[in-house]
Amino acid sequence: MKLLVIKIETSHEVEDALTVFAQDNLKALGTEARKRSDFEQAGWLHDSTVVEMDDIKDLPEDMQFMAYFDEEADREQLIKEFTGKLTELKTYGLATGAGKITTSYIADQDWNTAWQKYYHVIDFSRHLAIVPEWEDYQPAFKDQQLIKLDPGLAFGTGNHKTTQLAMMGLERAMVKPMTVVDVGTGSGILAIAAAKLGATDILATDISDESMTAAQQNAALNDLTNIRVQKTSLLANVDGKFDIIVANILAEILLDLIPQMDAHLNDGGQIIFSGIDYLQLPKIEKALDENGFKIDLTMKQGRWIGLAITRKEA
Ligand SMILES: C[S@@+](CC[C@H](N)C(=O)[O-])C[C@H]1O[C@@H](n2cnc3c(N)ncnc32)[C@H](O)[C@@H]1O
Repeated sequence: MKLLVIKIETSHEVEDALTVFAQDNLKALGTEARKRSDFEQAGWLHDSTVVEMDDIKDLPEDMQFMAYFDEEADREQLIKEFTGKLTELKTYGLATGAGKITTSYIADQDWNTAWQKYYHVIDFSRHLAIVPEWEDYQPAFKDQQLIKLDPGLAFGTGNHKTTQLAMMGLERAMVKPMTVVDVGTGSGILAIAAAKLGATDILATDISDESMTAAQQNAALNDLTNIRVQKTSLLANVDGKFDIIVANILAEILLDLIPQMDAHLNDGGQIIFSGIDYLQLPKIEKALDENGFKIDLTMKQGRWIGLAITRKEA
């Protein structure tokens, strides 16, 4: 099988927006963003980037964004969609760079290898590190928990800021063994993080088949038997209540989740949201307020907002 690759010469300011647009709206099989500055600084920055100068000689001044699609995908339509998105992002005052779009076809196998080359250990916190299945990692602290991961085609390598905000929220919330529902689990990364932080039982939901497969395989990769998966939209048809509801999904979808939360949250329960573009925050605040919830903590990374939420006092 071959893959269609769409390459865009653009700017780091639109990395997150293009990633979400490609994955959620255009159903890209995968995305990559190669920033010249990341590569140039990788030698001395303590991050998960590798540098091979040969790989970057053709990079644009700021960032190259790449999205991978099935070879049958409509190339012209995708170019049109990305062109439209770049124009829209520009109206928000964001730099979109040259905006030059080129396309090519590569063998599926090449994509897998290329992608693995740029995905490395994320030494996330005192308690958690994300370790790709094919990497070896020795934690500095014996009790740092490792999340072993092969995200496959599902969202959730741990590199995305929204995933990291949700993980920070989980670390803060998990002060004793608790039950958790991870809504929109993708690769299962947050469900696994919850298990590693000491959750007792975890339910992971998603609407996509790829996510169901990836989450199950990743739970097994981590020898976890306390993660169940359920293919459903948000919390529809989900039984029971949980101590923690965590969801890293776009704001428009979180708005549908908010009215479902009360029925699935235990007394004293906590909710963690991520995936909210800061421009969408007022809508989320209003919906939370109208549904009896309050925000206890707001976290921010770039344009992305994460929230820790509880019920308003009775
Ligand atoms: C941004 S990804 C988050 C993946 C992972 N939890 C993470 O934090 O990296 C959002 C996920 O939500 C899923 N999703 C989108 N709409 C959904 C819905 N209505 N119900 C359940 N899952 C949904 C997508 O398939 C995708 O896997």
